[in-house]
Amino acid sequence: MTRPLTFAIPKGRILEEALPMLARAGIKPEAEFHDKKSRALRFATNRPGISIIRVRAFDVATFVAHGAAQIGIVGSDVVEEFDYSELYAPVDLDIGHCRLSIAEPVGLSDEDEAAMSHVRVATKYPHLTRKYYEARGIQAECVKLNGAMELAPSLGLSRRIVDLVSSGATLKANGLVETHVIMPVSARLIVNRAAYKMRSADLTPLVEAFRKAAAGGKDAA
Ligand SMILES: Nc1ncnc2c1ncn2[C@@H]1O[C@H](COP(=O)(O)OP(=O)(O)OP(=O)(O)O)[C@@H](O)[C@H]1O
Ligand SMILES: O=P(O)(O)OC[C@H]1O[C@H](OP(=O)(O)OP(=O)(O)O)[C@H](O)[C@@H]1O
Repeated sequence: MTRPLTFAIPKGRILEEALPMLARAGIKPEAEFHDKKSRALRFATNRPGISIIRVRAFDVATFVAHGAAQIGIVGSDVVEEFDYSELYAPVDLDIGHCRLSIAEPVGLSDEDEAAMSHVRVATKYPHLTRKYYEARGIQAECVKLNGAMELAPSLGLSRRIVDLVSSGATLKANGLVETHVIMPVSARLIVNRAAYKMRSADLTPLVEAFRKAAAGGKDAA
């Protein structure tokens, strides 16, 4: 008997938009998934061959890249930050829209990039930050934070931050202004490449179901 597929989904803010997408693709988690008091991390679904794990956004990519989960949903920010060769991201789900941007305190006019050789940046995205600056001949010294990056400039940790921006409210509330967009972000369906080959009979129809679910969402909009 083949092992059930494990589907990894992030417990953060993508979850709310991901659940209707899963439902459109024919997957519904068991009732316990919605019980806020439950400490369970793995859940059965209406599909006997598919179970769901709920993990942190960055860990979705790690579980799927290592084949511990075969399929998952995660932001393109995470896919690009890790750049795992084992991850295949076949469907843009058109949810979780935001952008990865550079920000700095209001009133500190942005230095001319052409004159800079080194920057210090607080971020959860050191790989993408270094890559962005490297392409401009600037060496980025990254201070890794896991959240609340917006505090870094006022507390003297770094002048700049690289973080996700959506409405811009968090930057505004913390006296910061967006100076450059590094990349637009949306959530992707990700699949482990080896599993995709070895379990293509299970995974190909699932990928197609998500492709249709994402296109259906657009039609409905
Ligand atoms: N402001 C936002 N608007 C839209 N999408 C966002 C926003 N912030 C984050 N996202 C998307 O949601 C994903 C998860 O973000 P979030 O920081 O909420 O996750 P999380 O699970 O709480 O992370 P962790 O627990 O690892 O800190 C991000 O990788 C990004 O793709
Ligand atoms: O532009 P806005 O609409 O204000 O959204 C941006 C905020 O959203 C994300 O944080 P989140 O709320 O997910 O919390 P986190 O800092 O714990 O990651 C991101 O890290 C920003 O702080």
